[in-house]
Amino acid sequence: MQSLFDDSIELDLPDSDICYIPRFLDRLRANHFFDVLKNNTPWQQDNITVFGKTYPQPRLTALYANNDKPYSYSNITMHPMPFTKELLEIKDGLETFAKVEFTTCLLNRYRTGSDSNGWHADNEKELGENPIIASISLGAARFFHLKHNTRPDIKHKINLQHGSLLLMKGKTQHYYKHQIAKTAKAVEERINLTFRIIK
Ligand SMILES: O=C(O)CCC(=O)C(=O)O
Ligand SMILES: [Fe+2]
Repeated sequence: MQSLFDDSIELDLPDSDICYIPRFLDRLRANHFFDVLKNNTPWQQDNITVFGKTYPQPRLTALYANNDKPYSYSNITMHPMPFTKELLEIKDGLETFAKVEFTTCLLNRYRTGSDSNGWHADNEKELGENPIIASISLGAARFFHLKHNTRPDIKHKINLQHGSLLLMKGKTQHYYKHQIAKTAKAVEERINLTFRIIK
């Protein structure tokens, strides 16, 4: 049987372990998850403090987990809600594919091209030494930029499409930062789900 995972792409970037599966979810399932998550998630917009200045985060977020472990980044501490049926369905598929068990999912909602996620690494200590991050994209495609911390010549961008999976693991977070930049183009909404392990 032909599997949609056949077109899994290993990124050829030194000091990283990143794999992109453009059609991880088929279009109908991706459409369904986008609609349900958009409408049924209690989206929040926290204030972040960077270099002593406080302003609203340029996107909406929500945190889910199968334990009560909070997740903290950029001076924000989020407390999780229990997983919904749809998130558990996606999580099951990811766990079969990635052969790990995720505890936590951070949702990001980018309402327009002005919403963004600045340069960062997912290297908070609660994620452990070599975090595995499984990132599902739904809705409008947005560019995901990667840059090496010490080799300015090494950078890459991927247009994360509806229903895709980006899997980052190994030493990736030690050597790279990533971002979703603002864009002046008219873009529709996008929802991103990053499944993580917080024990
Ligand atoms: O929206 C994305 O694709 C990236 C999200 C991300 O980097 C994060 O939540 O840590
Ligand atoms: Fe991230």
